[in-house]
Amino acid sequence: MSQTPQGASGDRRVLKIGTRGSRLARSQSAMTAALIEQVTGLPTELVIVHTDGDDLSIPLSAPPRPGAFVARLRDVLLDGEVDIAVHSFKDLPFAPMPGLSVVAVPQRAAALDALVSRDALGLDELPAGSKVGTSSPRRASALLRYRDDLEIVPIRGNVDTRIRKVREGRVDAAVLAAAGLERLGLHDEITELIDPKVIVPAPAQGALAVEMRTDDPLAATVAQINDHDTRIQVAAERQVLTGVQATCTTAIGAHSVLQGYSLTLMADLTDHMGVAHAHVARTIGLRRGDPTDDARALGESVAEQLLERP
Ligand SMILES: NCc1[nH]cc(CCC(=O)O)c1CC(=O)O
Repeated sequence: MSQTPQGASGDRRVLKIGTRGSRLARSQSAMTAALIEQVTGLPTELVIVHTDGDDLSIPLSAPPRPGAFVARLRDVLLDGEVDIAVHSFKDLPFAPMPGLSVVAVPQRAAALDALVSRDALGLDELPAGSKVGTSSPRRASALLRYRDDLEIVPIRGNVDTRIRKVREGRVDAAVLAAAGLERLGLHDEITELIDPKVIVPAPAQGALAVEMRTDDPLAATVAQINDHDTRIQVAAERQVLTGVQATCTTAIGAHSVLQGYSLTLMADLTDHMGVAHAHVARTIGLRRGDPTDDARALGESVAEQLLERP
């Protein structure tokens, strides 16, 4: 039998990775588990955790429950039932959770939104009156700003369910995160990657947050799977959320591009009535010391600009 590698604390722990039960969550967690094993040599095990956010019996009209997808996962992490939680970073509320730290942000997958359309028509080719499925206020308001002749139809459910609604003709098209489609092997369903200026992606879309208890002696070991460039981009984008004090029903997008030491951040905010809209784009040069601070400062100033001109 092969020897179990030892952790930084010298114990022979199997790292328990808590994951939601959806196919997307399990695939993201399994990818992260494989990366942790490869980089650190520590053995891992997946533990499925049922969360409130997965409960489709709760109507869409019910009051929003901030962080429904992540709250229960965080509870079992704090309780010590699991050692690691893997979240879609865009689902994490901006407020830090006492006792927990995001120890690593692995290399990001696709950040953009994707159009999946029944007749393989692009966004510009959809006939007037086409039904486009999305329950995201950000996607809905951006779509209507670009094409006010489209009809937005709320659709919920996991990625597979939403794709099925397109195939069955309940909607003519749907907008989903490209990252989710790719992680599920559904890349071929993508009709078009949507220009990030047309629909500015959600802050941190496509990135994962690997969360552990702050006092876990293995946190520094797992932190080795961090991708520095992704972390810089996510820091800028998430700072926009903090800056505008967004909730999960705020129509806010933030998307950054890092080229060498040049970081460009674009962001988009639509007010709750869908009337006022602000779009800001700024580029800064990063210093070589701790670029994360520069990235946050950029996010902060972009947020201020967004709030200045609603
Ligand atoms: N809102 C749910 C959610 N959270 C993360 C992803 C996709 C993966 C990601 O953005 O990292 C999705 C599905 C979607 O928006 O289509």
